[in-house]
Amino acid sequence: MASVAEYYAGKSVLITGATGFMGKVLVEKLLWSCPEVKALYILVRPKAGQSMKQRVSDMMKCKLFDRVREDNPDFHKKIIPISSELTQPGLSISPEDVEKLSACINIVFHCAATIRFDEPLKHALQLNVIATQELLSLAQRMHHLEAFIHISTAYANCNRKHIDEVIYPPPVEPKKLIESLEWMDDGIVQDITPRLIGDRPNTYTYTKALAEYVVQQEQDKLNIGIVRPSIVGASWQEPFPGWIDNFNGPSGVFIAAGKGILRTMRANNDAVADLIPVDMVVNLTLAAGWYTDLEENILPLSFRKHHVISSFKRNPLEQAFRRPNANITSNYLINQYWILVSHKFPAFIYDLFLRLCGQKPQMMRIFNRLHKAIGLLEYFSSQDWEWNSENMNMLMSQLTPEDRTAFNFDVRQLNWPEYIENYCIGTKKYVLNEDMSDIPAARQHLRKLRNIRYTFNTVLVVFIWRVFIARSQMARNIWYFVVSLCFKFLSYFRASSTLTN
Ligand SMILES: CCCCCCCCCCCCCCCCCC(=O)SCCNC(=O)CCNC(=O)[C@H](O)C(C)(C)COP(=O)(O)OP(=O)(O)OC[C@H]1O[C@@H](n2cnc3c(N)ncnc32)[C@H](O)[C@@H]1OP(=O)(O)O
Ligand SMILES: NC(=O)C1=CN([C@@H]2O[C@H](COP(=O)(O)OP(=O)(O)OC[C@H]3O[C@@H](n4cnc5c(N)ncnc54)[C@H](OP(=O)(O)O)[C@@H]3O)[C@@H](O)[C@H]2O)C=CC1
Repeated sequence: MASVAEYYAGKSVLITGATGFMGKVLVEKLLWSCPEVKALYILVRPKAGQSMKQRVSDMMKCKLFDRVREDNPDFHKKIIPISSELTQPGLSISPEDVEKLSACINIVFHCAATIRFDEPLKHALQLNVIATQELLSLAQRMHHLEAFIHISTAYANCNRKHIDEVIYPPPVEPKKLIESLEWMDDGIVQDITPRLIGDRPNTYTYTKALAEYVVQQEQDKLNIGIVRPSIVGASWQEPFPGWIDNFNGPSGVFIAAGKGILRTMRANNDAVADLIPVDMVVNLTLAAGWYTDLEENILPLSFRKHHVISSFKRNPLEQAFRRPNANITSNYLINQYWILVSHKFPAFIYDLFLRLCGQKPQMMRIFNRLHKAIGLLEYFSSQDWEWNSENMNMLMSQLTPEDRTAFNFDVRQLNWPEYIENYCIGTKKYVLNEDMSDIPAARQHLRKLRNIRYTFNTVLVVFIWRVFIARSQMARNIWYFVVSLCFKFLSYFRASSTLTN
């Protein structure tokens, strides 16, 4: 059997979602570890006033591609952008491009999706299900297609506790749902969405489950593989540790904690957040393309021992609102208490301060957005799942020893505290674009915040005590009793130290 790199040599690969987090790492890894790959066709849309060409050119300037660029400055010649808006009929690919793709593509990686948890159902269905169907139809026209790899999510079936490496029956026949939603206006769809998604938490997991079923329907005509990553985090090693470029999932939580904004979160301390580094997911995906089978992958991160706070104390973010510190509890009331004391109260005080300085208040607005985001993650942070990963282990056993290193997806080799440290540094460097040379100033800022806190607490205690003493005889008695006790202790120690001298 050919090695993974040998398999991709001379092949033309089609990638959707190449401008996304995972897609970019996939493109980079293919170019780096499979240098003989013939061409990477990437489906890209114009966005935010930028043309497709401009977007691809910007993407290739990204630091992520540094090692590939150094190795081969002409690497961009292998990347062939194809204009495509996946939500349009026929993916809005021109007839000439359809001809071109039909004639040359050997492997398809379908990464594109909307991963927003609050996506309206119609749009999530359009992108995650209908576009997948369209891509499968296109794939059937490809004369030399060897594998179609679909990126799903380990949470597509999160309504189950134990998840096997099988495609479960869909919650509804996708074709019927598509037909019924077609004539409904957005308001009606919004009203019936909770009934439709049933015991799933959002339209994302619901439509990803439907997409898996749609892919499975083509298994007699195409060689399909489905990869189900869990929570994808910053890179472990490749192209360098800690690469991350978005606020999704844990990254937003880490940043909010590092900035001292997030101080409490509802999660089951005994549960695990199944985090997997993006480079491992990409290695697994490429190995799946080589083998073409059904995979999934997880790595447990304990909510109790998450190492995030200690990492940010060592490498603080700039201009933190408060010192990083997070209380994780599964108790709703305790969490609400901390939200009030640690989120809303400081936000109120800070906004009051801004108003007094003639500035626009902003902290309450930030906290409202944070609470919305955290609320959407709560479903995943409060429960535990069990995944079967026999196919992944089997795939690993099929790799040559060299490929096991070059396309490593063995999560047991990961050093958890070191990974989280690099992840936190990655959010600082690549998401927030903060300079590492500012760390001493950021530490100084944390010390200042600590002193402000001590001063505030002391003033508060003295103030409360004064109010108490003024109003209650009992409080005064206790106060005198404590003070006289302290004096007695002091005189005792002074007397005993004089005796020993
Ligand atoms: C210390 C404790 C440690 C505990 C350790 C463990 C932590 C683990 C946490 C559990 C995570 C569980 C995740 C489960 C994931 C399932 C995996 C998947 O399959 S799929 C993958 C999972 N999919 C997802 O994770 C998607 C989840 N995200 C969403 O659905 C939406 O973003 C939203 C609804 C949360 C907010 O919508 P909306 O209000 O409309 O806001 P927009 O989106 O339009 O963003 C506006 C701006 O804000 C920016 N920004 C965004 N977030 C944050 C943040 N947290 N902060 C700061 N900033 C943030 C954003 O960049 C943008 O900036 P700009 O461009 O304007 O400059
Ligand atoms: N991130 C995670 O934690 C996890 C992700 N996954 C899965 O991995 C895959 C990749 O996720 P990730 O990279 O994080 O997601 P991103 O949101 O970073 O990337 C999504 C990609 O899809 C493209 N896309 C979205 N809408 C359209 C459209 N209408 N037409 C053309 N392209 C479009 C985006 O292009 P554009 O740049 O133009 O917006 C982007 O390239 C998804 O299938 C997701 O379900 C699974 C588990 C966890």
